[in-house]
Amino acid sequence: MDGLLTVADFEAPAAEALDPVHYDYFAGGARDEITVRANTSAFARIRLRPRVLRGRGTPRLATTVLGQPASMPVLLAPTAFHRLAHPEAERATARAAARAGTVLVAAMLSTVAIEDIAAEARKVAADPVLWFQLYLQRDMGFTEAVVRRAEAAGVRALVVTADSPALGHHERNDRNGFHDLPPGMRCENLRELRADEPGHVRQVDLSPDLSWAHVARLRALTDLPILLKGVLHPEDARIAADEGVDGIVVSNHGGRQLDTALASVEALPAVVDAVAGRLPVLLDGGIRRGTDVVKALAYGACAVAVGRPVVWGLTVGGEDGVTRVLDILRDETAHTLMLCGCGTPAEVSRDLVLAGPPC
Ligand SMILES: Cc1cc2nc3c(=O)[nH]c(=O)nc-3n(C[C@H](O)[C@H](O)[C@H](O)COP(=O)(O)O)c2cc1C
Ligand SMILES: CC(C)CC(=O)C(=O)O
Repeated sequence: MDGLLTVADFEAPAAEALDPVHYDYFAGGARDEITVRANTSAFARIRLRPRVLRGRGTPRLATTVLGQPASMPVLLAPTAFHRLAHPEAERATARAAARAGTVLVAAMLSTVAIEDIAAEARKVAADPVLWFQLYLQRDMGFTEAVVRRAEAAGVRALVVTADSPALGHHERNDRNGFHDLPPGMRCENLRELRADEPGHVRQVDLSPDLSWAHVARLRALTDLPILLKGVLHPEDARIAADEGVDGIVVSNHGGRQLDTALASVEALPAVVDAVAGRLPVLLDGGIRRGTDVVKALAYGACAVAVGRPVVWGLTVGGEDGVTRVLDILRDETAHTLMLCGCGTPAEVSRDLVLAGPPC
């Protein structure tokens, strides 16, 4: 990994190492991929307006999210199918996250079972923080079975993906004929939950019938904190707060669902204002630099999450690759905080950012 200095540096060697069909699955997005590109270009349009001479010393990045500790305000977003990237799959990702002391949001469609992900994290940290991403299923019995499994594995929050009433339309996958895992790989959390279903992606029911009523039913069946992922509209954020949701992840699914949806950082300020401190707000989509992390904090996110950078790190170097990606983001975030005159993530305020034409 010598010579890989930035998060972006990991994509080319990952593309080189991956089967091109799998690279397209990881890198791609919906339709013309306009939102994929918007997520990163929107950060470039936001300018930082630093403070000087505040004597804040070396920044301390440790924070809490939903009262749970994280060594930095950068989490690992849920991404499916890590076995396509590396033979150690989510096991390696779990160890890297635990070693970094930050939160891994394990995907429901992981290729390693949640119990094994948790066990792996515990090999390297006494009390790792693991959350579980859930696609709510209309069959609430099935939803409950998945939730009970995650609870028993020790996860500390559920992240319900709300932006997927249907599968995003990825034309790269259509061209490549990629619609399910290759033989020998499965969605391990889905195996044998309902009869003897084998863990195929097509078992997952992404439905436009899902509504707030399903969230209420989930709320009734678990005491775990529930975050809603994929919120872009401030009115939905307000409803989420009223419905007893515990946190919001502003996200457009990395541009993989609705193409031409606004960039997640563009959606952030209105969502933060709508919930008015009633809920913590997180953001994912397009985070590639420490400056992106600080810009999201400035608009009011308490933390951010990264998706593709983790996959590229995993592909290139397994656990060490993910560790390196997280270290780069940690170092860049600390350096940015320092240059902005901030000593902690909590000190980053909205007056430090100006939106406008690209620099
Ligand atoms: C390959 C891949 C798989 C993903 N799988 C899931 C998933 O199973 N569930 C989910 O809620 N989001 C999923 N996402 C979306 C991420 O959680 C996150 O919203 C997005 O990757 C953030 O954008 P970034 O990749 O620019 O960091 C996936 C994203 C990618 C790139
Ligand atoms: C198989 C998909 C539903 C997983 C996902 O959320 C994604 O690839 O973005």
